[in-house]
Amino acid sequence: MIASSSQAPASGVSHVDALPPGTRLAEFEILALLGVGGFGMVYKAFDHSLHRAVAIKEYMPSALAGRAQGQSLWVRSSSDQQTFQAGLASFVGEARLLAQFDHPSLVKVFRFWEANNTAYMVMPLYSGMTFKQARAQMRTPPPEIWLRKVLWSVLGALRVLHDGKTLHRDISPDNIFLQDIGPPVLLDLGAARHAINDQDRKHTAVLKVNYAPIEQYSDGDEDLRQGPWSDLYSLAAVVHGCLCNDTPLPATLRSIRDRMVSFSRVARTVKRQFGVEYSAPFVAAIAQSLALKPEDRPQSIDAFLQLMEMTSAPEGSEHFDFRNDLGDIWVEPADQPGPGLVTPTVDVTSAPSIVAEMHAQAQRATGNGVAHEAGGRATPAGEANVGGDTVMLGGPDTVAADAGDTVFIDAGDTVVVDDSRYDDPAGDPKLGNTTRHASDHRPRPLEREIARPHGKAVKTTRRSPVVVWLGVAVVAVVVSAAGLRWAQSSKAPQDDIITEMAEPPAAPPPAVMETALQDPAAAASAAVDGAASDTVAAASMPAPALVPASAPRAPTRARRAAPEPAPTPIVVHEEPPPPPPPVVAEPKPRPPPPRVPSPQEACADANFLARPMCIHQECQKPSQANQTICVENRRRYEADEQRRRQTPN
Ligand SMILES: Nc1ncnc2c1ncn2[C@@H]1O[C@H](COP(=O)(O)OP(=O)(O)OP(=O)(O)O)[C@@H](O)[C@H]1O
Repeated sequence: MIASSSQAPASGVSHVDALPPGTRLAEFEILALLGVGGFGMVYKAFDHSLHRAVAIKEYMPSALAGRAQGQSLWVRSSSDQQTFQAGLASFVGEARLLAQFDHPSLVKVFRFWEANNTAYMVMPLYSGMTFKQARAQMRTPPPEIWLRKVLWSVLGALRVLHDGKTLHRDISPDNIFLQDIGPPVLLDLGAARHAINDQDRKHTAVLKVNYAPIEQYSDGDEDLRQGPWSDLYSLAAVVHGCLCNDTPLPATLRSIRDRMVSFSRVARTVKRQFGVEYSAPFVAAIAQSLALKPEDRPQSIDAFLQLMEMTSAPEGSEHFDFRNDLGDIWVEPADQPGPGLVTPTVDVTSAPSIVAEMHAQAQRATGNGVAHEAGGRATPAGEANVGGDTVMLGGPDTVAADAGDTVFIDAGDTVVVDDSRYDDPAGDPKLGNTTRHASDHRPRPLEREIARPHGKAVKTTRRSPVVVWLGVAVVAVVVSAAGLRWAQSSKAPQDDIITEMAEPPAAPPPAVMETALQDPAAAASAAVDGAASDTVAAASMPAPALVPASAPRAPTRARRAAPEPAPTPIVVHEEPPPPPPPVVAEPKPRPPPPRVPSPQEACADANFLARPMCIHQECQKPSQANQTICVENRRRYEADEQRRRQTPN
């Protein structure tokens, strides 16, 4: 649905370099800022000529340029001039290219022009939200039929591009726009992202690493050519991430050691946990498209559709009402203030050691009193630099970027894609360099508060020291017994991959509570039995000895134990036997916390291409935030940013 001016979403977005409302650009009047990407700003505007609301995208790579006086842009450093111009040419190229295509799911370009040392692209003003925003409002993964409707539209747009010998190369959850009513729309081609190139090779290629296939890092290697299969990988990664409610592992990391949980396993787990079922053809098509090697994926949109057994548009696709089709899975943003629902995350790591380490991290974070707000944790701006490999993250001037999605790769690692069969969207053969600032406000998996199905977050609370002391013995026994059991179990179900750290601490079953009164050691043992199927729940279970019911029960026991009145008048005065000493379980020493490898150690296996990304990801973990390399990189980035701001050209 294309919005009228009154229907357009209210914008709460702001940016220091944004054009203020009321600014006139030709016949258009800026009304509000709608969104900010790494390379442009999108405004809601009013077309005074045709009397309709439109969206205008302004080329504005905020890492390279700022707003001079008036509407003009100035490039911060003369050394970035060429980069800026390459991006500008590419932006115009993308506008020209998009204007040629006509598909309801491909953003339409009404008009574009260059002025003020930048360029503008006028598009329909869509009303709705991005796929990424929508996912944050779902209680569970969406059903297959819903995903098929989205896929059908996006695949249609991709087919048009591919037929025109053009690849999208930038498919991600924030580039798929779900209209309030109507087919989903692919927002842009990310041409500027791919085409900005710095002659000094200081700035670097930017990819949305969680969605980019491995061939987008390649230097035109014959085995790693880009083609329709590359866009299919990104699209399948969007679906994988959607089911997991988390970003998929970057292809570079997968290529070193593929720890990404297979899609079939994800689907099985989602079915078991949420009761949402996906058909075999659907699973097969997504799984195959996520193959690391390009040749193992479906080679065309048709091949993908065939695998998915989708021969015609799912019913109701044209008037797709994405909220309505979700039924009670959908939660209106107004009912859930903040960035969205905090929903369970399907863990995308399969290695038990990793899962255990992540559990340990989450527990340490809680133990350290790290606050986990429902809205997530702001990631500090940072830059990781190891041996010249640069990863940049976070920036003061970004409004709604996604740190987890984009990584800057140092020029030394940058590759140029030049595939003669599929053009760069802007007709620029260079794959580009640029910068993208981002602030990741999302909580990391396993550090999130996991919501109950009704969206109520369950907070993990710190116990008082007394309580902790009393509980230590029982919890230690529970944990070690459960751990032993887990270690011994070779029959663990293969699809147990959902991890919910904040599962509400269940009250122990009555039998255990009762036993706790009699014998804490026996209670611990009973708890272990009860917990054997879920070691995490066992670990977080309150110690049975702390069950409040014990207080009122004690007198009852004392009453029962009192001697009956003597039947005869002979009174024998006997000292009552001394009460047995209270059985206090010897508190076992807390096992030393597992040592967290430093970012460098954790990334020792990564090759030069994947290392910066790996280090960056390590530095996002709260436990690593104070590591020297993370602190240094943050400082370096901030200093660089300050220098850039202070240096006029
Ligand atoms: N035609 C439109 N109608 C309504 N909103 C839009 C439109 N185009 C873009 N937006 C909003 O603006 C945001 C930024 O747009 P877009 O993704 O095109 O910017 P970008 O600079 O290309 O970002 P990036 O390249 O980093 O993805 C979008 O997420 C969306 O919310």
